[in-house]
Amino acid sequence: MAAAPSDLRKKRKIAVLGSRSVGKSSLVVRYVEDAFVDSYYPTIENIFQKTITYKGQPYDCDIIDTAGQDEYSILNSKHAIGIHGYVLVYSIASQNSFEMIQTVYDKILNYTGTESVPCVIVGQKSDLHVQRQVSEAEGKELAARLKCAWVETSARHNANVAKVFELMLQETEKGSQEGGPEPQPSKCYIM
Ligand SMILES: Nc1nc2c(ncn2[C@@H]2O[C@H](COP(=O)(O)OP(=O)(O)OP(=O)(O)O)[C@@H](O)[C@H]2O)c(=O)[nH]1
Repeated sequence: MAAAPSDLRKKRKIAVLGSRSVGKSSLVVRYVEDAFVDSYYPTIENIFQKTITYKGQPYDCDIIDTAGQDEYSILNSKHAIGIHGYVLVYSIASQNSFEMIQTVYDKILNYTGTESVPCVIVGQKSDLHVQRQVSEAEGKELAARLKCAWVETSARHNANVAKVFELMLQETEKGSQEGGPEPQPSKCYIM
């Protein structure tokens, strides 16, 4: 069967959020370019494009790598409107970054006025065993409470990186069966 022309292909926008320096850029760069850099360059914003095949269907994805958030940062409208799903990243070596996941999640719900959004919670830097501050059980418990998917990854060792984006599409496509309605991206609730 011939591949669908790219303008007919399904398009999805995924935003990657979380505290500074948890490894958001490293995760995305590992996935899209299969590279890892040790040095740290704070991100302003980067958009990566990748076609992801999920259940035999290609999805043209924009993956938006954002600047890190903290409790005081206001959600950028670009990261809250027109987004199909969120990758929320913490570092397993930072309790503070783990606590930020709930804060960022609440901000997304507040901004979009929805009760839930498709999310994958990612415990990054799983190779840092000695520095671990967040257990797997804590990660799973938070994900169950927020009804999100969850996975631990290491961009450094390329562990579970592709799994993040597979889970992301699993979450965004949950409601849409064959021939069913397209999942709606987030809208702005507060005017
Ligand atoms: N050990 C280890 N270090 C990592 C991993 N991923 C990223 N790092 C390191 O963590 C630092 C921050 O990584 P970035 O990918 O720039 O983090 P970020 O979340 O995009 O940072 P901001 O742009 O400030 O939000 C860098 O020094 C990376 O080399 C990982 O899986 N394991």
